[in-house]
Parts: sequence; C-alpha cells; structure tokens
Amino acid sequence: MKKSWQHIKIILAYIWRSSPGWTLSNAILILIRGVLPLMLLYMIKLLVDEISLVATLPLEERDFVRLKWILLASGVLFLINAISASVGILVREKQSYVITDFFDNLIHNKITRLEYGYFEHPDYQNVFYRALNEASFRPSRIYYGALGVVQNLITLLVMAGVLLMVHWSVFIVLLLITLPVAFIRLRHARDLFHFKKENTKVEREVSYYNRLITAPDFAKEVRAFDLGHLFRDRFDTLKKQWRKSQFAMLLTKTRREGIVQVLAALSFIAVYGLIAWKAFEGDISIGEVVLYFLALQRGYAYLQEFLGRMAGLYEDSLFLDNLFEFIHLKETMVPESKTGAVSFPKPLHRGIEFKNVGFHYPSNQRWVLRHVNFSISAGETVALVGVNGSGKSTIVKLINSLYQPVEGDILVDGVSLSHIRPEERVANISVVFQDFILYNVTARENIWFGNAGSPPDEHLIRTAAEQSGIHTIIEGFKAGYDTTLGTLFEGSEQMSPGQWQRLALARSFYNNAQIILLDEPTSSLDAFSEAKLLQYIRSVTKGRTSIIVSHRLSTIKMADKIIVLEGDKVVETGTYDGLLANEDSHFSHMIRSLSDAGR
Ligand SMILES: Nc1ncnc2c1ncn2[C@@H]1O[C@H](COP(=O)(O)OP(=O)(O)OP(=O)(O)O)[C@@H](O)[C@H]1O
Repeated sequence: MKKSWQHIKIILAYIWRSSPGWTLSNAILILIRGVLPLMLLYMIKLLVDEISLVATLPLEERDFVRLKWILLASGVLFLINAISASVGILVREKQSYVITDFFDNLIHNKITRLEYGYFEHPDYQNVFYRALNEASFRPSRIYYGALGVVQNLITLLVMAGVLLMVHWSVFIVLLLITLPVAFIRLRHARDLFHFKKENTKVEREVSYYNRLITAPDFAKEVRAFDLGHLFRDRFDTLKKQWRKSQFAMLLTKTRREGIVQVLAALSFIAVYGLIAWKAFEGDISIGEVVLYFLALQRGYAYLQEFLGRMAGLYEDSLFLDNLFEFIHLKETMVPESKTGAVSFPKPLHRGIEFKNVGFHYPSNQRWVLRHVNFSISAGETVALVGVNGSGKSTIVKLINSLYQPVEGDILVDGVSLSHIRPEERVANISVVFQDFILYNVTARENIWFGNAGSPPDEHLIRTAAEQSGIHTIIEGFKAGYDTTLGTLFEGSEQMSPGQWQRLALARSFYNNAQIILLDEPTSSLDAFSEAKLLQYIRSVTKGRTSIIVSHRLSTIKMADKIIVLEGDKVVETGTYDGLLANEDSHFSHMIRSLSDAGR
C-alpha cells in the first residue's frame, strides 16, 4: 500500500509539472462539482416543502414569489451543473492528451538511451511489453481517479452531514456495508495485477500470433507456406486459455460482490424504514423525507463510487510498478559498463586490436567468443569469414559497442573502445547490419540518417549514392531524392532488396567514418551489381579501416587480410593467397566448398 501511494504521488507530481494550468482548472471544477449534488438536493427539499405549504393554503392566500425564487435558483444550479460538466469534459480531454504525450516522451527518452542488449534479452521483452502497454493510459487514469476520489469525498462529507440529521447510525450502517465491497475490490485489483504479470508471456505470445496473421511484413511468407490456418489455430488456442483464466477471475469477483450487495440491499431497506417511521412520528417534513431518501440513495451511490475509485487507484498504482520498473532500468545492462570520456583517435595510426576478448550474450552463459586475439591495421580491409554462428556478427556488434566484451578488451590505437565518448564512437564507426532498416522516409533522408547530427549535405548525399550505385535509381523516381520509399505511405516507391542494400551502404558511406563495418554487404546483390559495388566499396574504403563479413568469394578476395573464425576462436589469419597455400587450412576447405556451391 505504501509503495502504491508513493507511485501515485510521483505520478501526480509529474502531471503537475507537465500541465499546472490544466491541473488547477480541474481542481476548481472538482470543487464545484463536489458540492453541487447536495445543493441540488437541497433545492428539491425547498421546492417540495414550499409546494406542500402553498397547497395547504386557500387559493386567495397563496403567494408564489418564494416558489419562483426557488425555481430560479434551481434553474441556475442545473445550468452550472450542465456547463461545469461540459467544460469538465473539455478540460479532461485536453489534459489527458498532455499527460499521455508527456509519458510517451518519458518512455521514448528512456528507450533511446537503453543499451542495445536489452532488446535481445527475452526477460526484458516482458518488461518492455508491460511498460509500453501501461504507459499510455495508466497515468491519466490515476490522475482522474485521484480527482474523482477527491470529488466523491467532498460530496460524501456533505451528504454525511445531511444523513447524520436522520440518525447518527445511518452513516455508520452505510459505511459498514460498503467496507466489504472495498475490501473485495482491493483484493481483486491485487489479484488482477499478479494475474497479468504472471501471464505476460502468454499475452505476448497471443499478440505475436496476431502480428503474424495481420502484419504486412509477414503476409508474403504466411501465404507462400499457407501458414494462416496454423497461426489462427495457435492464436485461438492461446486466446481461449487466456480468456478462460480471465473469466475465472471475473467469476470469483462477481460471486464475492453478489453476497455483499445482498447484505447492502437489506441494510438499505432498514434505513428506509427508519426514515419512514420518523416521518410518521412527525419528526421530519415531507421535503425532508424526500431529501433524506435522495441523500441516502445518492450517498450510497457516491460511497460505492468512491470505494470503486479507490480500488481503481490501487489497481492502477500496482500497474505503475511496470512503468517504474522500466523507467528505473539502468541504461547499461552490465554494471561495470563504462560511459567513456576519451576522444576517438584521429587519424587512426595503429588500428584495431582484439586483446584476449571473451564474450557471451547476457541471456546465455555459453561463450560465443573466447580468447580472441587479432589486429587490424589502420587503412586495412579485413574479411571476417567462418561458418554460420561462428561469431562474425557478434564481432561487428562488439566493435560497434552495442555490447562490451565480458573478458579482455578492444583497443583503437591502444585506447579501450569503452573509454571513448559514445558520440565519437558513432561518428567514427559506420555500419551496415545484415538486417538493416528500410526507412519509409524520403531517399534523401534515408542517406542523411548516416549522420543526422548535422543538416543534410546535398553534395555528400549524392556522392554517397553514387558510390553505392543507387543514384541513378533514385534519379529515375518522379520526385527524385524527395521520393518516399517503401510501401507504407501514399505515393511511395518500393525498391528491391538489392537496391535497399545499396541505399543502406550509401547511408554508411555518408558520414565519412574512419572505420566501416559491413555485415554481408552484398548478400542481396546480383553478380553484376556485386562486382560493381565491390569496386565502389574498394574506392570508398580506401584509406579507411574496414571490416567486411561475407560468405561471398568475390568479396572475400578483395580483402587485404582474412580472419577465419571457428567455434569461439580465431583459427587462422592471413592473406587470401597465403591461406590458400595451405591446402589443409580451414580457409582452403571453406573456399573449396564455396567454389563447389558456385559462389
Ligand atoms: N542476441 C543473442 N542472444 C543470444 N545468443 C546469440 C544472440 N545473437 C547471436 N547469438 C549466438 O551467438 C553465436 C554467434 O552468432 P553470430 O550472429 O555472431 O554468428 P555469425 O557468424 O555472424 O553467423 P551467420 O554467418 O549466420 O551470420 C550463435 O551461436 C548465436 O546463437
């Protein structure tokens, strides 16, 4: 409970910071709407009493002046009620946009600062999923829940004053019958939270199959292999299992609430009886009977609403755990990760050195690289080769500082990569990943993203496009470099995988980095384009240090040096001819099988 209250306080402080003006307006409206119900009830009492009084007088003695004033005052109150309700909706909607945007911003800020490793760790997928699902609506719900509680409280206090005039015991009776409901609702809120937390995996699986069935990225293969039925069945089975447990929870809640509601109804009848008895005794007027009946009915409804809102607040605050768990994630996964404050050596003299590097992924203790030693001279083009899973892409990720070595160190001109300022690492190391992104933005922006820290430079964009051989294709589009690429937006042009790959290369060439990492840069290219692109790569990488991961013979051939990986080790390094000279080398075996396969 204490933690929940802390969470609510933090969220309310965030909200106050994000929109103090709207929060104040809301508070004023809450006050007005808190006291209005009783004022309206009181008007009804005055009206009933006045009508009963006037009705008992002979026709000639009847005076309607007071009645008119009461009617006028009631009209004004109803008007205020209606206007405050409409203005309340407006203020509420407007502020919920502000709150949602504020929290979206908070999440986006956090997520862009998180170390890459989180995104490849299954445990954190659950944390992300829960946080992202909760972030958009829970904070505004907490805020409106808290405002609602305050509004209900004001109304209830005023109503309590009225009900105490019947008999002091009435309010106590109401409170006693409502407390069990509150207890049940709080318990249900807690059960629901744990239920959802424990079932995040199932929920994610359900949403995964939903994506497989509905998302455009999967539509082609799902149809080609006719997987639609299979995925629909899996979705159905998981969803049914999920719904069954959800329904079981709902049933328990309904059963418990049902019992309490019966008790409440019985007590209600008893209090009605008390009011009627007081009226027969002549202790209270007809107007007061109406006032008490209505106050009782409304008071009970407000009390229920108040406790319901309290339970809702409690539920929301529990779910905030997810949001805070995410917000409080350390930006780096490995506690000893260093942020780095040293400049990137420029120009590079000695190059890159792997010194006894060992690495395993955070989610798996199996070593992917162990005791890896090699060096790459400045200006050298090196090909990383090895069978699937030998750790080539992992080396690219390590040089790119997406991960830090678990053992050993990676040095550039003798300086540990981890000691270098992150923004300088980005500026000096450029990369094309195997699974590069197809940005659905203009062709110009697609290239400019290679160095988005500076304004787009038209000349450099064109040069990078020419170097990667994509310039003519872009020029061929109706809007040239202003053409939006992809299939998501109207008027876009879609390109082939090979053309996208060339665009990704242009992006990496654009920032003129000292080190270029190319993970399978020619995998989607035809033989002709590949030969041409290799020429370009040669010219672009000239004088720069480049590391190319490839299974293609022609790409490997153009490297100055080849590093062969097997298991978790570097097993051979040397020139193409030097390694081939030894017929028993791993490299010779590999090249023979590549030649047999015609690559
Ligand atoms: N995110 C990850 N989490 C856990 N293990 C991973 C992760 N990524 C890769 N691995 C494991 O690390 C090993 C090396 O993978 P890596 O992608 O570096 O190989 P590769 O040589 O580039 O393979 P390929 O030639 O198929 O691209 C593999 O055994 C793989 O299962």
